[in-house]
Amino acid sequence: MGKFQVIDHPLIQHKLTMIRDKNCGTKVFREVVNEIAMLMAYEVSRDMPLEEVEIDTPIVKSTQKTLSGKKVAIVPILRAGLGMVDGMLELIPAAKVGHIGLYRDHDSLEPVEYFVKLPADIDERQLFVVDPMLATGGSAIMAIDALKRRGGTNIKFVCLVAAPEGVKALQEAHPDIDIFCAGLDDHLNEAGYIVPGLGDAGDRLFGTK
Ligand SMILES: O=P(O)(O)OC[C@H]1O[C@H](OP(=O)(O)OP(=O)(O)O)[C@H](O)[C@@H]1O
Ligand SMILES: O=c1cc[nH]c(=O)[nH]1
Ligand SMILES: [Mg+2]
Repeated sequence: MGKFQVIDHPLIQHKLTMIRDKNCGTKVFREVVNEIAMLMAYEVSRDMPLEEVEIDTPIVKSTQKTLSGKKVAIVPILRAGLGMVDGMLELIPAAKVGHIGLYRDHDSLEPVEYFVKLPADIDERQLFVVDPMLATGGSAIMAIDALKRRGGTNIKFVCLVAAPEGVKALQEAHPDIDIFCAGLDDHLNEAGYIVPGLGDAGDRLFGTK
């Protein structure tokens, strides 16, 4: 079983509270989502492989560690996942970005795929799938299915707010992946929204409601 981790650093908790507030407007919401994603990137990249290199310090020749050059792709689930991409790229600037477009049907809550565009070599990359919300888990499961069908193997899922129902469903469907969130909430309501949550992340990021 992959790991499940709530990244409960005080800076992250503080920023998450800011965006949960219904009075937080689009500009600040967008900025703070990116800030949280940047802080989470630090933790989710913790097991990136290192290799040793020999360098000359001003004092002496020395063997030190450097990233081994393992290739990375960040894969946002459209639309709301887009809000996390720039923050992740701040810390992992060489990453490529793939896109998976899904929307959740409002009645059935089932995800519908409408766009997939990925780097050609996803089988060689560490993949970070990003989406602010893990609710029923249907969207994350479908996105990861899409990556695995195309050869992706090394996959981590990074979200801001998770519902216990979504974590369970995602772990059952894809027991090999690691799941990270900034907050584990209480439950889903009848309409499929996370409680307490932060509302519709896509609408709040893009100002569409
Ligand atoms: O875990 P689930 O029950 O599948 O729900 C989570 C999904 O719902 C939201 O997307 P939405 O369908 O609202 O699309 P949007 O990002 O375009 O707003 C959210 O960004 C996730 O992708
Ligand atoms: O609470 C929720 C659940 C799904 N998608 C959202 O944007 N918010
Ligand atoms: Mg939405």
